[in-house]
Amino acid sequence: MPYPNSPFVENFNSKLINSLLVEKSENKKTISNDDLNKILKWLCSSPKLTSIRVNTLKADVEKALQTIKSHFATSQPLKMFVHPCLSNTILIESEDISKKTFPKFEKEIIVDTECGCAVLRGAHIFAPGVLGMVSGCQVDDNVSIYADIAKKCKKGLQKVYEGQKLFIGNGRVKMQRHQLFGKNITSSGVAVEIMETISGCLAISDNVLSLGHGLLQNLPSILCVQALTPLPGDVVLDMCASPGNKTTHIAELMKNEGTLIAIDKTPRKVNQLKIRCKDFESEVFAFQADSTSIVEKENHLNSRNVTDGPPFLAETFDKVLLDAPCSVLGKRPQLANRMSENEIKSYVPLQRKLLEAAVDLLKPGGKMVYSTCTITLAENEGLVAWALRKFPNLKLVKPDLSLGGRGWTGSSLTDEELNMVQRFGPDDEVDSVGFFFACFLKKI
Ligand SMILES: C[S@@+](CC[C@H](N)C(=O)[O-])C[C@H]1O[C@@H](n2cnc3c(N)ncnc32)[C@H](O)[C@@H]1O
Repeated sequence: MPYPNSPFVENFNSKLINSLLVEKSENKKTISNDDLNKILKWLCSSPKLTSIRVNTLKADVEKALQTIKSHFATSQPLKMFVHPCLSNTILIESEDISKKTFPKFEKEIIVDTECGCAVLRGAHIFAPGVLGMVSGCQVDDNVSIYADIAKKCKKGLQKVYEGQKLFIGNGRVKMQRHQLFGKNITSSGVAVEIMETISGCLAISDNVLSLGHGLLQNLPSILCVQALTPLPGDVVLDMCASPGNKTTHIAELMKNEGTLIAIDKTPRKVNQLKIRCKDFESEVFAFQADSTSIVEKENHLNSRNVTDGPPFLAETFDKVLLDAPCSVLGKRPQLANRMSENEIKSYVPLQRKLLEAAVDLLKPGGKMVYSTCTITLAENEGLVAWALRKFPNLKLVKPDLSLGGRGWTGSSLTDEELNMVQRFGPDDEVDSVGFFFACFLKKI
């Protein structure tokens, strides 16, 4: 596979990455170089499965499957099916490209690494992602596409790029240089239509289905909401909710019956959340707040209703989802990550504060799911170990549908506890992004 061996291009060495994957204070063990290399390589590659969650509040899964199949009727037949355990989820297998050879066209397009990753996950190339296009490119020309791994390509380059670049696939030009580059030009729309990529992933977007009928969502994200088991009539809190991918799933499982509160700290993101909920016909009360301080400790709010928004009295919610802000190191593929060590390590204190609020707000007997889309031990198993020590009234439980792998060693979690948390890594059955979630009950 022609992917790089590590997404960390600068300022990173294996000692540092190792420090993210072991909890120094509790266990001095380091992971082996072989394991580390496997993880890093895996992060650079694309998942082989694409999943679409159908919003059953608005759409029928079988009809959605037929719509997606007919959308690709002219291209190579690919395996598309409803997940055997998740009746609202359609899986699409990527084409097997292990024996495929890709022609290299003389004309090249350079895209930034973010755009390159999106292409490898099945997106077309949108105008803002294009950095270079050799001069003379005409609409409908075939071009080879490269991601700027070195991050040194100047916007508007018209020659062949000499910096470090990764071939990601071939496509057909839809916009010319003068539409893309130049003073006062802010272009939008598809600049290059993708024909084939080294990931074998189909070019697919959310709008293959009608608005609000479904969305591209990674399988572990779907599983983590499933593990929360929101039911009609429940009072549920989604503490870090925008853009609402999981909120809309919770609403779907609640069949819009009960009370669903969704919070995000950033005003702009709360607007995005509201729009998504409206498109999905999800009945949600969305608020802007910092979820670390939404608990009203004094009991003088008796006249307030939960739907009035934060602050909330302790022990208000039957279910709480804490899909925490995290270092996002589980994203796949990653081509050139330049996050600093300090930034990576900055999330744990915030995650702890959010989890403290979650525990306060949960009713005795209630359920909480903590999730991240990162791989570091401290934000995952380490956080769970801390929570179990700090809150003796929390009990770790294994979700009924546990398709994730075992937790990674290195924290103080016992073998039994490692079997309860859900890790999605390179050795696990679900070939998806790096993800983690854990399910807790609050003891009565
Ligand atoms: C992992 S994303 C959530 C993704 C979302 N759950 C979904 O599935 O669509 C984390 C979110 O937490 C929000 N956030 C960060 N700090 C927060 C805080 N202190 N209180 C509330 N939201 C916060 C961020 O704005 C971001 O939207």
